[in-house]
Amino acid sequence: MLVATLSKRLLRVGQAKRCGLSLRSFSDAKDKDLVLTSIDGDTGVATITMNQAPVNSLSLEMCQAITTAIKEVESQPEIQSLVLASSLPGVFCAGLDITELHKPDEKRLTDFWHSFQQIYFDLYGSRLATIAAIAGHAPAAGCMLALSCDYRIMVSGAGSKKPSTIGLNETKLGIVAPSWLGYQYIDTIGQRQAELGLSLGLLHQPEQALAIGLVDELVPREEVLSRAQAEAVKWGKIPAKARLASKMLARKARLDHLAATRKEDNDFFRSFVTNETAQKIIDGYLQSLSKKKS
Ligand SMILES: CCCCCCCC/C=C\CC(=O)SCCNC(=O)CCNC(=O)[C@H](O)C(C)(C)COP(=O)(O)OP(=O)(O)OC[C@H]1O[C@@H](n2cnc3c(N)ncnc32)[C@H](O)[C@@H]1OP(=O)(O)O
Repeated sequence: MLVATLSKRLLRVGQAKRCGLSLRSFSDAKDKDLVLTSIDGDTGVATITMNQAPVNSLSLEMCQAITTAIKEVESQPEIQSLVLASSLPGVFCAGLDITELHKPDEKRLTDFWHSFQQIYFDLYGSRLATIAAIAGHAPAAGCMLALSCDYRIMVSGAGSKKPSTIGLNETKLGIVAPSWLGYQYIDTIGQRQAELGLSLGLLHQPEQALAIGLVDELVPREEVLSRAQAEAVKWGKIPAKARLASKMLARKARLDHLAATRKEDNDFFRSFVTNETAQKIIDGYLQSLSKKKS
């Protein structure tokens, strides 16, 4: 019953229903599309699926595509809830695209961080109820995408030889999560667990993530998406204004703070990343990622 469509050609639910499109999929969704958006014509739940093989890493273009997709869904008043998912079997999102940080062009680096900040504004501050369907690894900025949602459903690790992991592992890489991301962590899992996780750069297996409140539910792999969509239906039925006001009670001060310090944050990021020591770390990390493969 899904209406699959490119994010640029998102259909209004009413239109889709009138055209009978909820019964068929568009065939022009191409592999090169970084993000796919679909709407369930019956429930009005939108699903944004990250589709950037091999690992959905957040390049400048990927960040922009996510923001565009969120804005397109938000512009449709009949839609109240959104699922964020991945089309890749073992990865939700591998975090920032490290190649963006390696020997960067300063203008592109500035735009890149700006577009990453923008996802925080658009997803963490969304009027929509947002559910993360985490059917794979979600390190660092991948974890940030999940933290920016209202509810997190992760694939269970039970019986898996190589369970997926989630967390802010920046410290292990020798870099530091920005304060706004650190506060998302603290606000979600509490001061002590966040201190431990941030200091040690911990990546949590699903059962640990559930135990510390980093995710809200674990389900078998094949159920992650359908369970997230069912949860989105539930959230979409809560009176929208009251739900948004409650969300903003918890998040507005954080969002306002980054809005007020956005340029400063970007300047700090740029000087941090372009520093010689950081470049050595990034270079080494990129090599270790490709060595892992060989
Ligand atoms: C204000 C201060 C600012 C300071 C800056 C701090 C910014 C802080 C915010 C966020 C930080 C980040 O997000 S950094 C990114 C952190 N991410 C990771 O550490 C994850 C790295 N990747 C993995 O661990 C694994 O790839 C995986 C577990 C996600 C998946 O494993 P799998 O075995 O399925 O895949 P491979 O490892 O073989 O990878 C396939 C392919 O993808 C490349 N790859 C992986 N991750 C990234 C990435 N994040 N960016 C770019 N490229 C990535 C990997 O090298 C392989 O490439 P090749 O096939 O070409 O070898």
